Amino acid sequence: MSRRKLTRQQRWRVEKIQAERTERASKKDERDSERLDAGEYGTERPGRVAAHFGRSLEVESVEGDQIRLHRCHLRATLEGLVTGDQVIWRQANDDSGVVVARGERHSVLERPDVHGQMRPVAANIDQILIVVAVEPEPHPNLIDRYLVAAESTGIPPVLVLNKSDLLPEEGGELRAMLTRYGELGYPLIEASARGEQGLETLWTQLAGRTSVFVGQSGVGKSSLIDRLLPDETLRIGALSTDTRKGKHTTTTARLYPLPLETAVDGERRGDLIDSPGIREFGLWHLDERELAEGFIEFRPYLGRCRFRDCRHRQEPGCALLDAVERGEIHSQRFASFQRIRDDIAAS
Ligand SMILES: Nc1nc2c(ncn2[C@@H]2O[C@H](COP(=O)(O)OP(=O)(O)OP(=O)(O)O)[C@@H](O)[C@H]2O)c(=O)[nH]1
Ligand SMILES: [Zn+2]
Repeated sequence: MSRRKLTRQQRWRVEKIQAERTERASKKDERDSERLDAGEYGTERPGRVAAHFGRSLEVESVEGDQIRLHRCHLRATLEGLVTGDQVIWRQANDDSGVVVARGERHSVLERPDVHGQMRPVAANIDQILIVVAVEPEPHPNLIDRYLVAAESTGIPPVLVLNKSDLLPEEGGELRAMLTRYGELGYPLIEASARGEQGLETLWTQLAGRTSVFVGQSGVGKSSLIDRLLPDETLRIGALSTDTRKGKHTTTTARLYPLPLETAVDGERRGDLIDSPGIREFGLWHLDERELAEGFIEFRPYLGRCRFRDCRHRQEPGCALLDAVERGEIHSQRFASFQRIRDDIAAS
């Protein structure tokens, strides 16, 4: 569609609508402060953002073994909350409420918006589960891209090899390749969404933590998530779908509680944050510095090349090339680094 200029009348209408909106929002906020002052809201309670729609939120609150969702709105002073944020909220006479404060974030997952600006999409994630599968066969470059993107967030990645039911008896090349990542210190879980293989290990990994599943299409993320989420969660989801009136339902990230058994020592249970945008995590532009830093075994050598602006191609005195030569850095990881860097340079 060609972008034509708005006529004066259209512009006037748009401005009028925006002004009305702003006024409505500020009036609502005044009313809320009055209600807060008048004590119409209950005491301050902790909660967590389960989903986010404009200035309206779903807040998860844990009440004993129960998890309840409350439709809340934000005080005008609060902005930029995302799914996974810890909040302080107060309940109204009904099930709804108002969010009055946001807690510190220990991690943020970002993705580029339409202008290429990085924007937060979820907060307080404890681990990124990078799902690969026997089929479609993962390219080492792709795994490395995911790992670099994860390293740049500071959120620990875990590799999950799904469809292990399709692995050849002796494990084949794929297992050998993945073992290398194990040697670098990345946890590796072999699982199958069909059958029970590896699911126990996966449960243990998920317990007490907030996780996201990422990975290329067809590796079985949906299948794994379906296995993990209890019916109860789907019910909570269904309930909120009705109240959401179909707005932004497909793109917003949502927090899903895992079964009670994933609570460690009776503390908080594990949960998942999922959305189409999160699943595409890491498949965007990386910069060169992030790239080298994201290969964790390169870190001790960075800044040690003879030339400060070393590109690690064939410069003499290159600390990385020397480390590859001595076998301290695996040649395949180094090849992967070069390949991704060349892609970046070409883009
Ligand atoms: N043999 C086998 N097949 C699996 C397993 N997990 C998933 N599949 C199949 O793999 C295909 C893709 O699974 P999905 O769960 O849709 O994959 P996805 O990663 O969610 O894909 P996108 O939605 O495109 O991102 C489906 O046909 C699944 O039935 C598994 O552990 N073993
Ligand atoms: Zn170098």
